[in-house]
Amino acid sequence: MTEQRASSALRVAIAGLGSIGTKIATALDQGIEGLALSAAAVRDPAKHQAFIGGLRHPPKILPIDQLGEVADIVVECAPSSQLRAIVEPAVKRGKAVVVVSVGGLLDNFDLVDLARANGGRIIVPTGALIGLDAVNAAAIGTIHSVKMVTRKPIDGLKGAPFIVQNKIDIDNLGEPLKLFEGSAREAAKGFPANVNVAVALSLAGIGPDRTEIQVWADPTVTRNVHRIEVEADSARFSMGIENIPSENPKTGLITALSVIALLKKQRATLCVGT
Ligand SMILES: NC(=O)C1=CN([C@@H]2O[C@H](COP(=O)(O)OP(=O)(O)OC[C@H]3O[C@@H](n4cnc5c(N)ncnc54)[C@H](OP(=O)(O)O)[C@@H]3O)[C@@H](O)[C@H]2O)C=CC1
Ligand SMILES: O=C([O-])CC(=O)C(=O)O
Repeated sequence: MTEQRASSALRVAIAGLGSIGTKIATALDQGIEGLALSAAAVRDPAKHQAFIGGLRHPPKILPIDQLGEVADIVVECAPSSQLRAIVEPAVKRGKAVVVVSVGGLLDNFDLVDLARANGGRIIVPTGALIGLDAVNAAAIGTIHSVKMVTRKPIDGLKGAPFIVQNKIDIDNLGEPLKLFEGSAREAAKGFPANVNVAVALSLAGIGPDRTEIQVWADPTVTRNVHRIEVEADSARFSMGIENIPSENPKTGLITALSVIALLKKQRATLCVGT
């Protein structure tokens, strides 16, 4: 990279080096046109020393609230409990934040106003889902209904607050069990690490209160399966995706790839898809 190109590169910082963050860091380190990895934030730097040291251009390690100081785009891929601490300081500085823990946005929606007031942006990737381009387009007209059914293997659901609070035993299921049926907003409370996709779908379409979702614990599947039906005045469409779980069984492998694809578009000459 010439010095001129390096200095004009968009600086990207990553909050959280888990299943999603490490893949994004690796892609940036290997080279994405016009982008450079400037910093990362982790809970325990010692735990991540080997990974960071193995990168060709190791980023600075900073506290999560300082990432916006050294980046044009901050990528949030930490637990949703950290969302506010990551997004607030960055958008106050007028920076863009890519939010993957999108369920956490619902209780922190004032961050969108804060971003607007300061020239910042909050960008929600398609993530582990599919077809938010079509939902965005249909929402320009009138969407009548959005219905989603999520099925996950048992390991991908363990520890969800809804399951713990209702003392549901999913360890010995012989057949699929419907755990939840309701709005995307309520689902995000009960399954904060499982249905970010439903919240992203809702924000692209008719909102978290009108987007309907069922969550199933399914011992017969090995993938995180999401099926969606949209009924709109412009089109009716059905979408489905069967995600291979990553090292984190709750998280589909495609999630990190979706963010990498989004980052690539920031400086790409040819952009395909909305
Ligand atoms: N939008 C979508 O489609 C999807 C969104 N998600 C969401 O994306 C998020 C990340 O998922 P995933 O990568 O699988 O999660 P992981 O648990 O694999 O990684 C989370 C990372 O955040 C780090 N972390 C935790 N607390 C802090 C802190 N205080 N400061 C800095 N870093 C911290 C952890 O550090 P340490 O390693 O030290 O524990 C870990 O590296 C989750 O909220 C998940 O629910 C997941 C799938 C799909
Ligand atoms: O990876 C998936 O299939 C979806 C997921 O965990 C989420 O939306 O939080």
